Amino acid sequence: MGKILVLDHPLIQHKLTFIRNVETGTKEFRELVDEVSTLMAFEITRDLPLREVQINTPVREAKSFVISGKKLGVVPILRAGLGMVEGILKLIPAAKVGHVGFYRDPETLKPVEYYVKLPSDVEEREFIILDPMLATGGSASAAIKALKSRGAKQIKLMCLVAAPEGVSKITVEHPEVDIYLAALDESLNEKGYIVPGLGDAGDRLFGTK
Ligand SMILES: O=P(O)(O)OC[C@H]1O[C@H](OP(=O)(O)OP(=O)(O)O)[C@H](O)[C@@H]1O
Ligand SMILES: O=c1cc[nH]c(=O)[nH]1
Ligand SMILES: [Mg+2]
Repeated sequence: MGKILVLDHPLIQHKLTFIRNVETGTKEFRELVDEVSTLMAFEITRDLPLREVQINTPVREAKSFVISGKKLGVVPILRAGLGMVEGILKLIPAAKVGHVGFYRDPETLKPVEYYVKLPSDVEEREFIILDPMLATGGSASAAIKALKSRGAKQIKLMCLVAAPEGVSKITVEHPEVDIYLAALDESLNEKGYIVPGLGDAGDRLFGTK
């Protein structure tokens, strides 16, 4: 069974307050999503394997540690996931970046796939799928399926805000996937928006509304 981690670090919770606030404009929203993504990346990389190396400090020889060559891939779900990419790459700059495009049909709330491009060595990488919003879970579940069908074996999901319905869908359909969140909210409304949520993440990031 995968983990469900709500990252309750004070810096994340503080910044999330301003992300949620309806008064926050596009520029600030984008900066805050970037910053929270970096803070979350700190936790999502906690289990990276280390290897011991021998070095010389200015004082003496010492044993120390470096990350031991795990291949990582970051995969934003277009569009809104794009806002999280740079924040993650600040901590893991060597990660490759794939893209999956899904939009949610406003009537049926079902995800519609329109783009998939992944690194060629899919089977050797651990992937972190990025999307600020996990609402019904349809888009994230479809994105995980898209990666699995192309050979991905290790997948984590990182979202800012989730509804219980979305978390349940992922844990039922992809029980091995660890889920990292900044907040687990109360519910979904009749239009499939997370309550209290933060509104439409894509529109707030890109200023399209
Ligand atoms: O869990 P779900 O019910 O599938 O909803 C979540 C999805 O909806 C939003 O994308 P949207 O369809 O608005 O596309 P956009 O990012 O291009 O705005 C959001 O960024 C997620 O991808
Ligand atoms: O609350 C929600 C639900 C889906 N997509 C969003 O951007 N926000
Ligand atoms: Mg949107």
